[in-house]
Amino acid sequence: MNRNLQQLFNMAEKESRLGIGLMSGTSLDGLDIALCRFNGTGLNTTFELLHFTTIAYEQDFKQDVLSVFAQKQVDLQKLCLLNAKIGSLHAEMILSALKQWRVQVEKVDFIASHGQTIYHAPRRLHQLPGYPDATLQIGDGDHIAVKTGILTISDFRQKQIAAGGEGAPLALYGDVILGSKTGENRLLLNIGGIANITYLPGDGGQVICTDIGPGNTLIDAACRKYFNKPYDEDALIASSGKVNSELLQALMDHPFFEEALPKTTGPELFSLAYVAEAQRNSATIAIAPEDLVATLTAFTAKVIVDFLRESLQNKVDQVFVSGGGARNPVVMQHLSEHLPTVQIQDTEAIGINPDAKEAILFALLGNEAIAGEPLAISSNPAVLMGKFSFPL
Ligand SMILES: Nc1ncnc2c1ncn2[C@@H]1O[C@H](COP(=O)(O)OP(=O)(O)OP(=O)(O)O)[C@@H](O)[C@H]1O
Ligand SMILES: CC(=O)N[C@H]1[C@@H]2OC[C@@H](O2)[C@@H](O)[C@@H]1O[C@H](C)C(=O)O
Repeated sequence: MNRNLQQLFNMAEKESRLGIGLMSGTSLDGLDIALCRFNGTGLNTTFELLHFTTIAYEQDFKQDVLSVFAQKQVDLQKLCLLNAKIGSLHAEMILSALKQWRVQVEKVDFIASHGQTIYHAPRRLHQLPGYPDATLQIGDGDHIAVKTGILTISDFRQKQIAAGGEGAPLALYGDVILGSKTGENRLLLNIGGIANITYLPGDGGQVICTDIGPGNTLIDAACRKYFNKPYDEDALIASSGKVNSELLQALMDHPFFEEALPKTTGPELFSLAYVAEAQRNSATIAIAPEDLVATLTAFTAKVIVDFLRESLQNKVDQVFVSGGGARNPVVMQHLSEHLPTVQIQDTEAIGINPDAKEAILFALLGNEAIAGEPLAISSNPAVLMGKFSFPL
C-alpha cells in the first residue's frame, strides 16, 4: 500500500487521535487554533481541548484579504497569491503554536483547516439562473501539509454543497454530536461575523441549523469606517449612542428574514451597502456614527430574539452562546432582557470553550473524515467532508 494510504489507514484504526482545528472566520481577526484529543467518532465522540490560541492577523495582511473579500470583482492575481500565502501563513502559525505549547509536530495526527471564506454565494443571493449554490474558501491545504509535515484535511464546504446543502453552517454536525441532550430544548448560538444557530430539540425532533443574520459584521464594518477601530470593544461605542428605531425597522425589512429555513448568508449581503440602503429608506443618513453603531448592535440582537420567538416559537429552554459576539455586553443584555424565560449561558456550560468552539468543530469534522461515518441529521446532507493533503 502506498505510504500515504497506509498512514491514513493506521490513523483511522487508532482509538484516539490528536487533531488541530483551524478557523479564520468572516471577522478576519485572526486564526483560531485548537488542539484536541478525540476518542471515538459520530455520536460516540468525546473530546478534550488541550490547547487553544488565536493568532491575530497583522493589519496589512487583513487589508490584503479584505481587498478580495465578499466582493463581486477582485484582483484575480491577488486572489491566486493569497490562496498560497494563506496556506503558508497558517502553517507557520500552527508551527509557532505547537512550539509555544511544547507539543511535538510528530504527535499530531491531523490538521482540519477551514480556510478563509472569500465569497459565499448561495443561489438565494446570486439568483443567476443555471448556477448552483457556491462558496469559496482559500488557503490551500497542500501548503499546510507540506510546511507542517502533518496530514491536512481542508475545503470542507464543497462536499456539503455537492450533496445538496448551501455549504454552511457546518456547525450542525458537531453541535448535534457535542451539544444534544435528551429532555432539553437547546439552542447553540454562535455570534461571529454572521450569527448562526443549531436548534436541538430534547425530544429527538427536527434539528435546525441555519444562519439567521448579521452577527458582528455590520458593527465591525461601521467601526472600521467611522472610528478606525476593528470592532466595538465592550460595546463602548454602542453604549454611547442611541438606537434609531426608524433605521432599525428599515434594517429588519429584508426578504432574507422571511426566507425558509435553513438558509445561509454572509457579508456579501450584510455589508455597509445594505446599511446605506436602509439609511436611505428610513431617511436616517445623517445620524451620528455612535447612533449608527448602537442601531446596528440592536439589529444584531433583535434578529436573534425575533428568531427565537417567531421561527422557534419560544420553544427553546436554554441558549449556549459562542463567538466573539458573546463578549458584546449590549447584545447579551438585550438577549436576557427580551428572553426572560430562557436560560442564557456561554458554551463553557456544556464543556466547550466559546472562543474555540468553531475551531473544535472543524477538528471534529477532520476526525469524522478520517474515521467516521456519514451522519444523517433531519434532512441535511449526510456526508463526510474535507479533502486530504499529504505532506509527502
Ligand atoms: N470584547 C468584545 N466586545 C465586543 N465585541 C467583541 C469583543 N470581542 C470580540 N468581539 C466581536 O467578535 C468578533 C470576532 O468574533 P469571531 O472570532 O467569533 O468571528 P468569526 O469567527 O470571524 O466569524 P464567523 O463565525 O461568522 O465566521 C470581533 O470582530 C468583534 O466584533
Ligand atoms: C461560508 C462561511 O464561511 N460561512 C460561515 C460564516 O460564519 C458564521 C456563518 O457564516 C456560518 O454559516 C459559517 O461558519 C460556521 C463555522 C459554520 O459553517 O458553521
